[in-house]
Order: sequence, then C-alpha cells, then structure tokens
Amino acid sequence: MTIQFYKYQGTGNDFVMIDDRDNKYTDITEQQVKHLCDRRFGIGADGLIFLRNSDDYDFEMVYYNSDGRTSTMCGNGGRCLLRFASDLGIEGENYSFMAVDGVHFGVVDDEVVSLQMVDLKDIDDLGNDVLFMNTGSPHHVVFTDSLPADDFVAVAKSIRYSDKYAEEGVNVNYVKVTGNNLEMRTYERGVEDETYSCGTGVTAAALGADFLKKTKGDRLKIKTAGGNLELSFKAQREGYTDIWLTGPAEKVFKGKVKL
Ligand SMILES: N[C@@H](CCC[C@H](N)C(=O)O)C(=O)O
Repeated sequence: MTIQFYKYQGTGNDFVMIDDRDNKYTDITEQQVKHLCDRRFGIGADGLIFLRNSDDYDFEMVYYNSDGRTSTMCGNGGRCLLRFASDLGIEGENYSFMAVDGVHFGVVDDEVVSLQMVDLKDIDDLGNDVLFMNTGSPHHVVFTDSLPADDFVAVAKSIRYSDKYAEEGVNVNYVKVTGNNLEMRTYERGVEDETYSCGTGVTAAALGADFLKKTKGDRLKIKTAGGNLELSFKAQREGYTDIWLTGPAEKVFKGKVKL
C-alpha cells in the first residue's frame, strides 16, 4: 500500500500528517507508525497525526508518538494540524476539532497558528521549584537557574524512569526564567529523547512560572531549542482558563511512501 503523506513542523517539533477523512488507515499498526517516524528507515518525525472527520467539529486529531503508540495531547501537533487543515482547503480561519483531551479551538493566519489548550485545574507542588501538572499530557517541570547542558537527556531519563513515573511515563522539562521570558528544554515520553519543542510542555512551563509567581502578567514568551512560542492565559482562583499557545507551524514537504 502507498500512502500520501505531508511533513509539518512547529518550532522544530515535527510530524507526519495523513489526511484520513475516508478512514483508509484505521487499522495501521504500531510497527508501521514507528517505521514511518523512523529518521533513518522512514520519513522521520517526533509523531504522526491522522486528520479524520468528526460529526460535531471541523475534524478530529488522532495522535501517535514516534514509538508507534497513541498518546495524550500534542500541542505543537495540534498547531501543525490546524495549518494542515487550512492547506487542505478545509474552510475557515477559526477551527474547532476533537482531540484525545477534548475540544480545541484554533486560529490560522499567515505567520502563526494559535491553539486553545484545555483548562488546567490542578498543579502538584513537589517542592524546591518542581511541579507536576497535566496540560493535555503529563509534565514534570523543574525551574532552575541554569539549564542542564550535555547531560540533559541523562538527567531527564533518570526522572522519567523513576518509580514515580516509570509505568505511565512523563515528559520532563527544565525551565530558566529571566524576567518574563522563559527558556526551556523538554524530554518527551514516547519519543524517549529530547525534542526541539513541546507545546504542552511550554504550556506547563509558563503556567508553572505564573503559579510560582516567577513572572508577571498573562502573556509569556518561551524560547525552545526550535524557536519561540507565546502562551497567554487567565489565572482563576483555582487553575487557569483561556490558555492559548501561539507560534509558527509550517509544511516542510510532501511525498508518497510504501507501507
Ligand atoms: N510534542 C507534544 C507532546 C506529545 C505527547 C507526549 N510525547 C506524550 O506522550 O506525553 C506537544 O507539543 O505537546
């Protein structure tokens, strides 16, 4: 079988996109997804996303990590999917779509794509400037004065495979705050490596910085290894609402691949 695919990236978090509005690929296997995402034997990506029809919304997002397994929400993937929908000619600038964590709204313009993230209620304060929260995907967030350098993946793996997280897995973020600007590195579960950027991780870092009162205001800039993102939000008495993740998302190339 030959598949028409598209490759997208949002701040260097890259995805294979497949238009599956006619449900041709619903029986794709873990091994096949893993192969498509493989950087040497396949197309190469941090994840794979199917765009499918939805009865109640503009479309549905079905996300797989590069290990071949379906997972929880992917923020940059959602932003890339919005650009893909627009490129496919699905009508509108303002979209709504269904994902694993619920309904998302999105806006596509020439320069950037904005995605509304799910509201956040609970943040676990683990002490010493370390937080855990679920922004659509689970994130362990460490605030630090200097980001780990060469040893980042080893440090992140020791947290991801610790007893607390070993079974379910977790994404690990190290974040440095300077004024209202954040700089961060993320290790992703399911990729089991550092990625250039992670949208749900950026969301966790920015909301965490506000929660710990490390920043001021409701719009923060975040620098990732693959580029800059912005997060705006409303702080409520308990948690956060109106959370919008904004930044670039673009098509890189398209092609056909044999499965
Ligand atoms: N890159 C994503 C997060 C994808 C999901 C994550 N790997 C997990 O399994 O928790 C993002 O941009 O949010």
